[in-house]
Amino acid sequence: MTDQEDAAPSGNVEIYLRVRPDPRPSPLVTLNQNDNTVMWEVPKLETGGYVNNQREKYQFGFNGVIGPEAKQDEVFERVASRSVLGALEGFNGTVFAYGQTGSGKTFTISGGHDRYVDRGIIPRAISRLYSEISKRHDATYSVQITYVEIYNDQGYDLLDPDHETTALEDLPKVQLLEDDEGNVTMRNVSTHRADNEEEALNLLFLGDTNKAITETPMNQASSRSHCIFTMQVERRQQGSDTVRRAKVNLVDLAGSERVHKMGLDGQTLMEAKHINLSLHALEQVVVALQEKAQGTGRSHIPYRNSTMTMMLKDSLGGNCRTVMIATASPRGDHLLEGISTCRFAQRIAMVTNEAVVNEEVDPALIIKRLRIENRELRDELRILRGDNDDGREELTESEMERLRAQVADYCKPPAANEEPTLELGASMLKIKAALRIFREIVLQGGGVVVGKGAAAGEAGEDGAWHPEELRSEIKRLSLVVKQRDDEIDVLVSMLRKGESGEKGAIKATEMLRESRSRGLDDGDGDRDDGPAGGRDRAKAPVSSRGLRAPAAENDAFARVFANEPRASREPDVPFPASPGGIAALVADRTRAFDHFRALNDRHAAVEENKVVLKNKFDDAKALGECVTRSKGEINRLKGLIEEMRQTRAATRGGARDKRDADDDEKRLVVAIDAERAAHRRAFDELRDAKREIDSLQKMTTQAGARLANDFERWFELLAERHRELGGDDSPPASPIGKAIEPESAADLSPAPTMSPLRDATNSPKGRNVSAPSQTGAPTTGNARADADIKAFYEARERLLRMRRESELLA
Ligand SMILES: Nc1ncnc2c1ncn2[C@@H]1O[C@H](COP(=O)(O)OP(=O)(O)OP(=O)(O)O)[C@@H](O)[C@H]1O
Repeated sequence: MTDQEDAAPSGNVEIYLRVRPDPRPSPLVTLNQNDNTVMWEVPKLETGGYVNNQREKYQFGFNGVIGPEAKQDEVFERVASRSVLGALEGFNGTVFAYGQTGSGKTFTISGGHDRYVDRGIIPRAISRLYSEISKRHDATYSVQITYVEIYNDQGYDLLDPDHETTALEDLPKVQLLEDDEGNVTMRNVSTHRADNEEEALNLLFLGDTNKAITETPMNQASSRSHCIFTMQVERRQQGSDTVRRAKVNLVDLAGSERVHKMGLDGQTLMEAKHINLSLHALEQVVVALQEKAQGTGRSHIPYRNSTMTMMLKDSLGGNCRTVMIATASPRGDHLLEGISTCRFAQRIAMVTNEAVVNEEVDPALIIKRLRIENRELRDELRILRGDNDDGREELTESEMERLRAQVADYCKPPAANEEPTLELGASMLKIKAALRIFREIVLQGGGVVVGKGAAAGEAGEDGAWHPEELRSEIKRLSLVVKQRDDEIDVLVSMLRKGESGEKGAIKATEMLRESRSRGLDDGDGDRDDGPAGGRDRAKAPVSSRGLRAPAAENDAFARVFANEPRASREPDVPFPASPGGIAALVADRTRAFDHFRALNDRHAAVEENKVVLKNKFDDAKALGECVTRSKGEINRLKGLIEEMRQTRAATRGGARDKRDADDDEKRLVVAIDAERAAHRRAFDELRDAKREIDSLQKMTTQAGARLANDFERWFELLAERHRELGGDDSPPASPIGKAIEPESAADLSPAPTMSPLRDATNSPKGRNVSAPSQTGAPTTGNARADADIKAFYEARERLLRMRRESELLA
């Protein structure tokens, strides 16, 4: 039987299904990515005591079905890029992930921590937003960021700059207010301006760090809270009185499983109930919206039933483009959760939103414009009346100086949100003098910059020639290119020396150790902030801009690691099999680190990032060379034009010579234009590459520091194990006889069945290991452990024999 639910969902809210990879996917889940459907088959329940082989089939349709093989960049492009770009036009956008615990919501929204390719929607949205802004010259944009966590129905500000955070209660509690028109605003939440990608990523990192620090030991395995990362974008167009404001919410909801399935108690039960309540409130909102749309239900939508639905009010049935990404696991024991997630998605797809451009007239801009108009009218009036300059015939020397400075300012590229103005008042003397100054500037430009359509030179976007602007732009670009070249050189040489990745990790270990021994307070960004002191939100936002982020970042690392729960005493990288092997590692940290990283997944991620980073450096270097080459070529062509002009001025040719010269010059101008376009392209690409390199480096540093931290914890456990085995600081003789040589390579490789062996050595029986058996393996008295130990020793013998044989052959 097929229970076919709406195969092609309609409505404004788009729904996508992402099924995560799994080593044992159930054959009962079938994805059809061509028609964007998924089919779940569930065995019918046994009835009447006999096995029923029939299956229920449930099929669901989506706007997109994304399979386990999909990479993060594809998911971002399909699911979120439209919402991000829409914000630049003034449309609100929300992307939220919904699904059971472990189905990949956090992986989709935030991404994996270690691998660059695993970056999720939030970091990619940040990159895309700033990359797009840098390409748009028609308007100026500003971006403000908030990051809120909702735990047990209470919102907390994850970007609070004012408190040392060790527990969630330390963070400011967010208050929600609703005005008469139903608009919800947040109180007691900090909003941070981020002028570039790096600053935005620093904020994201700070929020994620606070989130990690405040996780309770019980909820660490899965997120039991909802997180909303919001970017508010403001766009002001030059010459316009209006301003567009839009926000993008990127939401990671808590797991959607049901309490009764989880078998929880105590605090975890309370958390689960709150999650259920808020997800239930979400469902109620969706159902009410559905009924309202069909004209069959109540008109009241119960947004107020939970903090999460209040905060997402606009995204559900309001002014917003909303996308839901339903995440599911293809495992056989998760079929029912998958079906329930898909059912919810179908309901969400019925919700219709009405996204409109959020544009409003800015009174401040109107007042400013009217004031200027007024002044200009008054000036015109005075000129017309001849009521100016008090009968003087010349400006004084100091008036001329001031005027020169004014004109020079007027010719500079305007700052963000500024339109250049030249205030000359009603003085004909000043107007004429200003014209003379402009002429001087143009002539000082060597006759190259003379106007659009003229023989040679570079035109501004508006077709007018601004030599000062051009010169300062060239100077600025040269500086930027030089700076980039220097940075790239430094980074390439760092790579050559292998200082990123594991060496960086060792450095980070040192940094962490130092920071810990200083008592963690030392590196506090708050206190090192200088005059702003890091306590004043307006003056010192948490970002690299205010010198705060790097310190805050290191501090944050130290705090995360210092607070990281130590619940697990199981090493995630296996110890060497023998006490001798353990002792050898305890005595030599470098060797221990080599052993650790060789078997650690995170190391593989760092290595992978290093390769990507190296490729990006190569790309950036090639682009840098392209930019320099184009610049050189432009200068050469300009020089040719100049030469031609001088030759022409020195020799008087006939009309034909003049025509030929004009043609030559035109060809050179066309060549300059082409080269300028190439220069701009390469420059834009270089800037993007630089941005990617920055965030990749940050990620590699973070992964390196995490690796270092993992190693620290692992090393502590190793030392503990060593002590349990009766070892002291010097490597002890093997307590289990001659079977194991401490220096043997096999000692440093993981035992195939580590845990039984560890259980054996950990147990009282294990410590009183008896004499080696025939294979040289110790026995413990525990039949299962002894069998494992024996199997291990036999496998080890085989390996050693093979190695000896291959050495003999060699
Ligand atoms: N598409 C994927 N590709 C690779 N790994 C994934 C994918 N989806 C999830 N994972 C991995 O599965 C694990 C659980 O994923 P994640 O933490 O994103 O689940 P979640 O739905 O957010 O769970 P919770 O509700 O508990 O927060 C993580 O280790 C994550 O890296």
